[in-house]
Amino acid sequence: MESCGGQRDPDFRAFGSWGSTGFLKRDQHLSLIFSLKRLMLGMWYRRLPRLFVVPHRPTGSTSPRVPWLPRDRAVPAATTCWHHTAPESLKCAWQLHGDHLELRYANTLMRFDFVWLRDHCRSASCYNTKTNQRSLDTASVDLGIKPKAVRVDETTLFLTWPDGHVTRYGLEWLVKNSYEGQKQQVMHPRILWNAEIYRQAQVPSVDCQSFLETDEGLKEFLQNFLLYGIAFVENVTPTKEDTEILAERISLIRETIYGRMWYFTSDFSRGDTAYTKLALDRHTDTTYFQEPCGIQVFHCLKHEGTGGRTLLVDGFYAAEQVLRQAPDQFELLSKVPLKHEYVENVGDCHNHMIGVGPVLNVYPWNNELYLIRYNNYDRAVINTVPYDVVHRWYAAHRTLTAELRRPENELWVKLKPGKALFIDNWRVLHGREAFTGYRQLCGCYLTRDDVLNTARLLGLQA
Ligand SMILES: C[N+](C)(C)CCCC[C@H](N)C(=O)O
Ligand SMILES: O=C(O)CCC(=O)C(=O)O
Ligand SMILES: [Fe+2]
Repeated sequence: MESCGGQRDPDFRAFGSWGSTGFLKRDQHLSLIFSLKRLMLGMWYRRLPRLFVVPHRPTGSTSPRVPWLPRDRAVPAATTCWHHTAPESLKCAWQLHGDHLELRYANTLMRFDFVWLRDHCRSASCYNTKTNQRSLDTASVDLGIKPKAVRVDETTLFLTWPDGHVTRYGLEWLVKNSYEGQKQQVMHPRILWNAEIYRQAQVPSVDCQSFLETDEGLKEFLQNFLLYGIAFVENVTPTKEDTEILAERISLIRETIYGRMWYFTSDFSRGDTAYTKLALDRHTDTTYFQEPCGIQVFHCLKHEGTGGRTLLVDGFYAAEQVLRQAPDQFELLSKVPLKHEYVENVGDCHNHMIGVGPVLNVYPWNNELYLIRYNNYDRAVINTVPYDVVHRWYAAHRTLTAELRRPENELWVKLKPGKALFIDNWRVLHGREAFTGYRQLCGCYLTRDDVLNTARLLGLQA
C-alpha cells in the first residue's frame, strides 16, 4: 500500500458527507472515515497528473527470444513464489494467488481475476473472430474457477482449466486490456486551450472540397476536432442543404425537438433565448437531455447588422484549473447530480425535457473528464442535494464559473457565410454577443458515437 502521508492535509469536509452510503453528517464518523478518505485522496492525487495527458504507453518489447521456456507446471493450492520466463531479464513474471493471477510484464503489474481470465478466452469455441463477439456463455463459468496449470513463454500466457480447456493470451494484449494498463491511458487525447494557446496553435480550417472528397482532408479535420473540440470547414456554399452534406460526411444527424437541420433567427418561434437578439452567456446545449447532443454544427448564412460574434470556451481547460486549485471542488462537481430542464409552451411547441447528471462527468477508472454539462439558463430547481452539500456545490460552481469567465479563456469569432463551425458540445461551451439586424444561422446536432466511429475508421484515437 502506498502511503500518502506526505500530501497536503485536505479539507475532509469536502468529502465528509459524500459517501456511497448516502449523506453523512459533517462531523459524524470522522475517525472512521478518516483513513478511508486518506486512501481515496491518495488515489485521487496520484491520478491527477494523468487526467489530461496524452497517453504514454510502453511499446512492444523487442528483446531477443529467450532460450529457456518453462514447461507446464501444476499449480499448487496457493503459491507465493514468482515464476519468471527468463530469470536474467525478468521480462515476465507471474504468481498465482488464491483468487487471482498476478502478472508483471512491460513494467506493468497486473492482477487478473480467474473468472475474467476464463471469460475473455479467445479460443475458437469461446470467441468468434469473424464477428468479434463472445460465444462463451459467461453464466456457465463456475465463479470459483481456478486454472489447473499455468505457463508463460516470452509472448504468451497459457492457462489450462479444470475441464482441460486451454486459454492463450498474448502478453501485449493483456497489458493493453488489463485494468492496470487502461487506467494509465487516456481515452481521448486532447489539447486544452485558452485563447492564446488556440491562436498560437494556428489550427487550419479545412477546405470544403478536401473535406468532402479526400480522406486526408477529413482526417485532418477530425484530428483537429478531437484535439481542440472545435474545427472549421471553409468555402462551404452557404445553404442549409450544403451544410447538411458536410454533416453527413462525418456522422448521422441527430434529430431533436428542434428538427433535423435547423434554421433559426431572432423570431422567437421557439420558447428559448437562442431565438432572440439577446446575448447568450457561455453554455453547452441540450443539458436537459439524458444524453446531451455530442456535436453542434453552426453555419451563419446571413447577417446584416452589428454584433452577434460567437464565444467559445474550452470547458475542460477551465475544469483543469479547478482541479489544480481545488480538487475537492472538482470532485464535488463530478459527484453531485443535478437536473436540467426545458419547458416550452410557445405556439404549437410543447416540450418538457429533463436530463440528470453532474456538471463534470469523469470515467471512474482513470478520472478522465469526458462531459461537461453547463447551462445556467436551463439548470432546473436543485432538489437532489441536501442543504450543506448544496452550499459547497454553489462554491464549487462559482470557482468553475470564474474560470470559464476569465477573458483570457474566451475565443471570439465572427461566423461568416461559407465557414461552418463544429463544436464538441461535451467539452466546448458556446455563447454569443447581442446583435442587431437580420441574422440567420443554420446547423444541426450530430450523434457522437458516429463522429467517433468515423474518426476511428480513419485510424485516429477517439
Ligand atoms: C441550436 N438551436 C437553436 C436549435 C437550439 C437552441 C437550444 C437552446 C437551449 N437553451 C439549449 O441550450 O439547449
Ligand atoms: O446564435 C448563436 O450564435 C448561438 C445560439 C445558441 O446558443 C444556440 O443556438 O445553441
Ligand atoms: Fe446554444
